[in-house]
Amino acid sequence: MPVVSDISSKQVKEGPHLVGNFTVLGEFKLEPEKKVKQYLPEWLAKPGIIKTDLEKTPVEDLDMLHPCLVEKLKENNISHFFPVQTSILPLILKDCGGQVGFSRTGSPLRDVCVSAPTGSGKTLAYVLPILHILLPRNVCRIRALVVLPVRDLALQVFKVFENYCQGTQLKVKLLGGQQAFEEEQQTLVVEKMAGYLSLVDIIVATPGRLVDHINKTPGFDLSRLRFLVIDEADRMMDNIKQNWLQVVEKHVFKVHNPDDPVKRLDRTRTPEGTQASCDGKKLAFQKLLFSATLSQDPEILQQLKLFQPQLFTTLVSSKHTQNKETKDVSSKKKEKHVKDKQSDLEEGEFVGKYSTPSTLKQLHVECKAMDKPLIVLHCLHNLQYRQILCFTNSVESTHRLYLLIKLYGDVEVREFSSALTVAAREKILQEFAQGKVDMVICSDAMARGIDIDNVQYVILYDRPLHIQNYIHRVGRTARAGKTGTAITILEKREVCTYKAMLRESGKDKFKKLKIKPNKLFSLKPRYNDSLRKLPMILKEEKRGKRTY
Ligand SMILES: Nc1ncnc2c1ncn2[C@@H]1O[C@H](COP(=O)(O)OP(=O)(O)OP(=O)(O)O)[C@@H](O)[C@H]1O
Repeated sequence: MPVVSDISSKQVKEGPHLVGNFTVLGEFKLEPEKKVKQYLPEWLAKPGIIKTDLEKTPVEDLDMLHPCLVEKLKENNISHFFPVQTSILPLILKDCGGQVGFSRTGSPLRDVCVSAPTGSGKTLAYVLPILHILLPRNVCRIRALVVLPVRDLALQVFKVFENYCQGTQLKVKLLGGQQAFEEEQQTLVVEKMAGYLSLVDIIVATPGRLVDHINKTPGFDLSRLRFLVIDEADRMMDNIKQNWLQVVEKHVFKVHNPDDPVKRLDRTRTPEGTQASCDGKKLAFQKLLFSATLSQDPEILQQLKLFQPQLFTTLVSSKHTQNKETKDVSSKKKEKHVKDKQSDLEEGEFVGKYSTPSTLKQLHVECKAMDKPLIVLHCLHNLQYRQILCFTNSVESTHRLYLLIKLYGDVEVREFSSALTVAAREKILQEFAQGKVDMVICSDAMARGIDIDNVQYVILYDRPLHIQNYIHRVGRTARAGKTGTAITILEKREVCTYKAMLRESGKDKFKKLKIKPNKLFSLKPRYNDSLRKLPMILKEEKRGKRTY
């Protein structure tokens, strides 16, 4: 009779094994869980790198660019291109064949995706090549369409186009709902004996208004569209569910099923009697996508139906942060260094997903929830910070904080919300840029893309829930190579999540804004007074008796 040993007193053997005549199932050592690597398509996994460490290029050096645009740049005090412009401008220009509607070779053009930090100059990276290519056009037709998620952003981009179109024959139009729909229709198309004529070359629009015009404006023709720019592309992908892109493509390709790849490439209806119709050239069409937080989800990107896309991005992963690492590398070695870094990248790693400007200082401060307003007051009254944008997570939180700061007094503070008219919002931004307003408090209405001069500080009063929100909020400062500081106010329990979130943007060192307790203490009497008054004001506002 075999003796079954006392297994509890011995070492546990791994896997099934024999003990005498018995098979003991044994135990299994738990292996550490292996991280599943995401498989990324080649174009996402191996992007083109925007080299941020290279010498700046003077605007005259890009001899491909039309002299009138170079002049305009100089008028606007732009003497050198930013890296994203140095990389993207020649890329788009090299494919233009001199004829407005066609590529150089006549074959379809690859779509371009750009992921670069906030304030790095992405707008001019598409405005300039589009204008350059459209400048020699003979007939006015809609040839460029720029789609943005919200009206304020559309207005901002429209102003840039308008500025650079001045003195040229090109006409740009904003479809943002400032005008009545019928009025807008009249400024887009005119009916003549020979048919409809477009009155605009370039349209800047939000998706809703654009689809309305496509569906309801007779003669609104996208069949000659050369460029479709999707700015804030990751945000726009959320809107894709509204089908705006499907509607646009249906009109660009004039096919019933824009998903049919053969039909899409068959955009061959060249105008009769032109040089191109003899060459058999195809009408060119190119999508240009821009964002500071471009999605890396291939499934989401799939919805954009990109044609042989190419991605360009700045290098930000902590392991590959070139800014730091290339500091001491001589300029000759720099290019090689960037190439090496690119080939070093782990397979499937997407490098350009989330990046913050290198001129941005990022701090956080820990406090109790009830002390959060005191931290803001400390920044304003003790540290004398000015030109502050302060972000909260809700309209209620914005309003409450606004009232508290206002009741405390001695600073000019404004509340910015989507409930305000476009004109009122513009006025606040103007006053802020002129230094007449010390602090603007807002929820995410202002987080994306808005380019305000002179934002020195961004305070994140509530912790943003996603890294994308963080990147866009802090990106309102440290723009165009200027310095800026972002301060995130955190409760103790939020610190870990905050650090984990920032690691996604390649950050592994965290700095605290240190505040001596007595500094907050000195603010308390007046603050408590404001707190006491607050419920009454909120009550009166509710009854409609008072607006503060
Ligand atoms: N080459 C340049 N030289 C100086 N200033 C520039 C240059 N290019 C752009 N700018 C300025 O930099 C600021 C930021 O540019 P822009 O708004 O295009 O940034 P962005 O990359 O689109 O940012 P975001 O991702 O936040 O939308 C603008 O005020 C713009 O006028």
